[in-house]
Amino acid sequence: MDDRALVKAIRAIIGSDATDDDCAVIEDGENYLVMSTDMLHETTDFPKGITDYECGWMAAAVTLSDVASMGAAPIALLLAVGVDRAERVEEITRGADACCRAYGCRLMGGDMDAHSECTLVSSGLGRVSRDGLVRRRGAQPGDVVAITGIPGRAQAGLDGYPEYWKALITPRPGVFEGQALGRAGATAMMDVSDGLSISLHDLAEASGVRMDVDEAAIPRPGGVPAEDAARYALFGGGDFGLLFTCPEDVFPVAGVDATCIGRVAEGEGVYLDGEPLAKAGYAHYWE
Ligand SMILES: Nc1ncnc2c1ncn2[C@@H]1O[C@H](COP(=O)(O)OP(=O)(O)O)[C@@H](O)[C@H]1O
Ligand SMILES: Cc1ncc(C[n+]2csc(CCOP(=O)(O)OP(=O)(O)O)c2C)c(N)n1
Ligand SMILES: [Mg+2]
Ligand SMILES: [Mg+2]
Ligand SMILES: [Mg+2]
Repeated sequence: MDDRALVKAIRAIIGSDATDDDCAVIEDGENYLVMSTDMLHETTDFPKGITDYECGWMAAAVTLSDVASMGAAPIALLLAVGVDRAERVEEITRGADACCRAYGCRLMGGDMDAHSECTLVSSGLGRVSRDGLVRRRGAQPGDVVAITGIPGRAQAGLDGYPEYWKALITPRPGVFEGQALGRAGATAMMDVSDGLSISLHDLAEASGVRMDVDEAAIPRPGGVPAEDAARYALFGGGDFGLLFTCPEDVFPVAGVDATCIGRVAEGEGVYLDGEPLAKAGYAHYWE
């Protein structure tokens, strides 16, 4: 059993509206509020050699990225810290606070407990105007499929390429880009935290469309053997670029460095150069 299968089971209990997007969406007068919570822990998320400061940064960044992927501006973050040694708490807090401040957000509280495995749970709140909200479900046939950034860098860092270590441990959420894309008229969006391929499938499924992707158009990490670079770019997790769709005449969006990698079509599934693309990426598993 993996986490995507479990989300389907949870969806049957609490509904599609609560589980279809990177954030929950709450009506608030002229605006929407968006909320996300994310758990990171030592075994699956914190690579050997990462500092406590960087763990805090990563926890904040993962949640700010979910807020950004809705087109929203982050307002506040709470951080719950489960940790084996009390002296780790301050550096973790410094890292999370620095990430929040870098993106116009504030760390405004949290919780803590003694815990054998370092576990960080960050919860974020954001705000977006009615026009600016972007969900995963709005992709239309004929739209452009595009991504910001270069997917596969975090996986390259994890596999020992030192030039990508920083990309792995201090990821940069697309807070500015998400809002610009929302205002410009992106029709569907999510972050690629679990990998590009699996995210393409998520976006296509949520929108009820087919996506055709051109492999040669996908940016990939340089300085890595070609086969590995292609695999990292498609299936590696831990990058926080935004995957979005928009009408052709909207692309490119001023100030947003993005690459067109394909097209939305009627139908279902994700195709790479005409062949079905495996729905694989970063996942959490249970026996
Ligand atoms: N335990 C849970 N209870 C309720 N909803 C959940 C739970 N876990 C995940 N979800 C929801 O399922 C969707 C997908 O989750 P996830 O893959 O964690 O998204 P993301 O990668 O954007 O954080 C999100 O809308 C999330 O809020
Ligand atoms: C051992 C290890 N593998 C991969 C990564 C890269 N990484 C950081 S966060 C993340 C994915 C996001 O984590 P998840 O708990 O799935 O958050 P969500 O998808 O819910 O946003 C990944 C793959 C990592 N930091 N460490
Ligand atoms: Mg997400
Ligand atoms: Mg998340
Ligand atoms: Mg996930």
